[in-house]
Amino acid sequence: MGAGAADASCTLHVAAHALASSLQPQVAAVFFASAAFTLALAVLLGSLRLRRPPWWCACAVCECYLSASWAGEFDNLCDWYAHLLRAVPGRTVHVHVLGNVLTANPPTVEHMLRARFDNYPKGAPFSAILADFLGRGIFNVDGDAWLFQRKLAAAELASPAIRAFAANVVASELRCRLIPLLHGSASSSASKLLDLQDVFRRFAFDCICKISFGLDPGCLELSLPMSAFADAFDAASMLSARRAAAPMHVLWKLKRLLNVGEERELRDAIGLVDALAAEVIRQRRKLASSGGGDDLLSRFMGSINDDKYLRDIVVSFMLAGRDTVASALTAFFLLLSDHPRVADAIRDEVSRVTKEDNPLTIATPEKLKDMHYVHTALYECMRLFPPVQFDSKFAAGDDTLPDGTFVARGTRVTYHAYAMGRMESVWGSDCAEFRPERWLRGGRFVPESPYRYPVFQGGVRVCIGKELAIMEMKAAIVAVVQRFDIEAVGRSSRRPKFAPGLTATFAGGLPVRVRRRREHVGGQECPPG
Ligand code: HEM
Repeated sequence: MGAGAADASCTLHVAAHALASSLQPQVAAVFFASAAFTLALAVLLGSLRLRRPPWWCACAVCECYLSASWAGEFDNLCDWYAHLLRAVPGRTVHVHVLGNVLTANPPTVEHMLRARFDNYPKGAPFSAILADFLGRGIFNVDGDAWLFQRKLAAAELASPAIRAFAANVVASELRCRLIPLLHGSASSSASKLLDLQDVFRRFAFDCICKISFGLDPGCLELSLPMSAFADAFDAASMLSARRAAAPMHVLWKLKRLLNVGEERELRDAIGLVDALAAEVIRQRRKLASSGGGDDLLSRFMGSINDDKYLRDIVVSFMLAGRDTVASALTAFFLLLSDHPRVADAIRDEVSRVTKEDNPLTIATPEKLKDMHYVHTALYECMRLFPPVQFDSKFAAGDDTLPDGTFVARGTRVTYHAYAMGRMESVWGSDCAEFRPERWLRGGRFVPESPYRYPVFQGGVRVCIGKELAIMEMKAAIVAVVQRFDIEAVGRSSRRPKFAPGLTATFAGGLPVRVRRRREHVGGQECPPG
């Protein structure tokens, strides 16, 4: 995952102030003594090597980052990065204080994800940032540990039996949970709003738990309501992303050592995430002892006898399956609310493709494949709102990027999918428009190179859940658009405001008003039992 869609306004003053307010006096003394020592050491080392420490750069970009003055003009850090990247011909910018080279240049993206893949691993610094949350899960490792998890999970997700099972899970979640919930909202008073982002998170979480772990989260025996665990998951994602956006990693490391401030919050959140994962593993074992177990987690359990490692795998799949899908669906309905003609075109296509069926049944994967317009609308949505806004690697050795930028060993290199989707040089002068037709040729969806559209990444570590995610999202879109009109209230797709996290999340959720399109009683869609 991209380590941080975080809007970090991390000046040294702000960091010091925040720290001071979170520390007990005696702890503060120890902390400031250590910080002063670190600072003095860095200054000394910096002067001996006759160059500034990386977090002490005074160039315009770094000053803007450190003083957070970009926030005067832009709503989100990612919008400022997109602006910077548009302004340079090579579409590559070095933010020295973060030791981060950002790129929106397709040949450079291909270079790092495919041609020189071996030189651009996740790397030790990335793993350190996310180690507490993701451990040795697939997103946070390289080499053998990565290959082992990838091979096993990719084979499982590609199996026809799992695909059929996944389609049934999605259909049942739509029929029995999501649609009745929306019917309920449509029946309530007109002034009552629903947070659609929250609804899609619950939908995607239930789907991934059933598909990957063979478990309904509703059956878990937990000490707290599921919402507490969901909040903990979000907090862990947001606080881990903050680490990645900090210019001085020594600060979060010290805070972690002293267990204060945000690091204390992170530890508490991860404690709940651990409890959730432990319960998933316990229930899976219990079910396995009474037969059954053809799911992804059971496969991993067959080869791994280490509960900590299993925990990391469970957490990674929860993150992969919940937040990405929920992010894309939320953005989709925000865009649709601003573009009713796209909703009409989707309804036309659904009636064309499902002509002999009842339009209110859940579309099968085969029918969904024939819905090219729905596909283009979804791709177009993720061009403007990629769930993983950016993704970083660390150069294992010195290198020169295709645009001529020199990258020293150990430098973080980030491809910025959000900026690329809004780049005139990649998508033309109407790049800011939501125009699904740009993906259609002769009525059929035609994909782009993954290096121009790295929404699912590309190359050697391309997303292995892509087909599953697309089926799930298309099924949800068709089911909702056929039955309801969704009006986003107080939000515009032109001025999105993101919250920090590993995946793109709208700050304050997506409040919507739901209106029923046909007279239809929600509960009747779900067969009894
Ligand atoms: C809209 C939906 C999704 C999007 C946009 C998306 C995007 C991505 C991206 C950008 C990566 C690269 C992340 C990195 O290297 O840090 C990735 C990797 C991955 N995704 Fe997805 N993903 C989606 C849904 C899913 C789902 C539903 C699953 C679960 C079954 C999944 C499983 C994975 C896994 C296991 C990897 C790691 C691949 C590797 O490192 O070899 N994804 N995805």
